[in-house]
Amino acid sequence: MPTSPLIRLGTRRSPLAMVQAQEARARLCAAHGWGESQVELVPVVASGDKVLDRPLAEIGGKALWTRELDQWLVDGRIDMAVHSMKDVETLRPVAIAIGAILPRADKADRLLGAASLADIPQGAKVGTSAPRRAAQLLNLRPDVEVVGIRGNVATRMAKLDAGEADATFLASAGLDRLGEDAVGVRLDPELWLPAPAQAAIGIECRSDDTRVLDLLAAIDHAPSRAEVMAERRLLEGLGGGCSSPIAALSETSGGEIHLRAAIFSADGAVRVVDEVRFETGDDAAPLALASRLLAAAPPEVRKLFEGPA
Ligand SMILES: NCc1[nH]cc(CCC(=O)O)c1CC(=O)O
Repeated sequence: MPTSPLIRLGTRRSPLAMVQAQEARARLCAAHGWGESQVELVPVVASGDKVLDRPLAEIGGKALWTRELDQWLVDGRIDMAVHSMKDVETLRPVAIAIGAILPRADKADRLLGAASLADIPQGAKVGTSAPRRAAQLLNLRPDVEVVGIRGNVATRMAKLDAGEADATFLASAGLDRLGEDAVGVRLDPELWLPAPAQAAIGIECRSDDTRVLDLLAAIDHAPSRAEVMAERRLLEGLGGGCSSPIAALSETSGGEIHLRAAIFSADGAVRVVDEVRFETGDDAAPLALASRLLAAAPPEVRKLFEGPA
């Protein structure tokens, strides 16, 4: 057995990021018959973890989750980087490739602090900094007050306990991975659409690193990749980032994908929803869905999106 690690796997330092990195390491080791020491976890601080007092959309968007890990990857300080695909920008540097998407976890959001959306008290403060969650909530419950809340999962749960908000949302996937499976109530993803690429872990590498690309191909989960790529393609077509209220849900069955998506006005008053079924690999279908959503949206919603790049 070689003593030096074969692979340096970069990750953010939050507890959820570390759990996801451990899952990535376990899958790599299982697929290749390695001992755990063959993959060294390399925690890297992301800008997004440093600025916690303002919404992500205001301070630079999803790049704040990827900038440092991208740099470490391109410099060769790490060989792979693990990400929540929900946090990864649609347009990636050409030098970086998504080598594997792991089997996706539960795509649903969970509501904390109330037994259901209808049970949130009139006028209650609901904490979320995600434009999608804010708009989707106000669409259903225009009476509540949305307040900003940021930080990692534990921080947000603590802020809820401290009374900063009466209720909040968290991704089921993150809670489950942290062992918090009894927290909150699951919102049916058919009725409360999740974020594009929610619950998916992706592992990136250098585009020209064929050795690592081959290692990652062995743990890639094809149906999860097909869904995540379709949802990312929709985002690309909408020209949306983390500042745009976009929700999407896709399901694969056989070789077919069913993709549903909604866009909202920031205040939730407008909701445009549409869906499409297509064969895996049909890159045009999610773009066509994006065009239809934009065409059906009133001008004040359309202007929240920059349009296809
Ligand atoms: N935006 C932060 C973020 N990025 C990924 C997850 C959860 C895990 C996932 O969706 O894969 C979360 C926390 C949340 O939204 O509750």
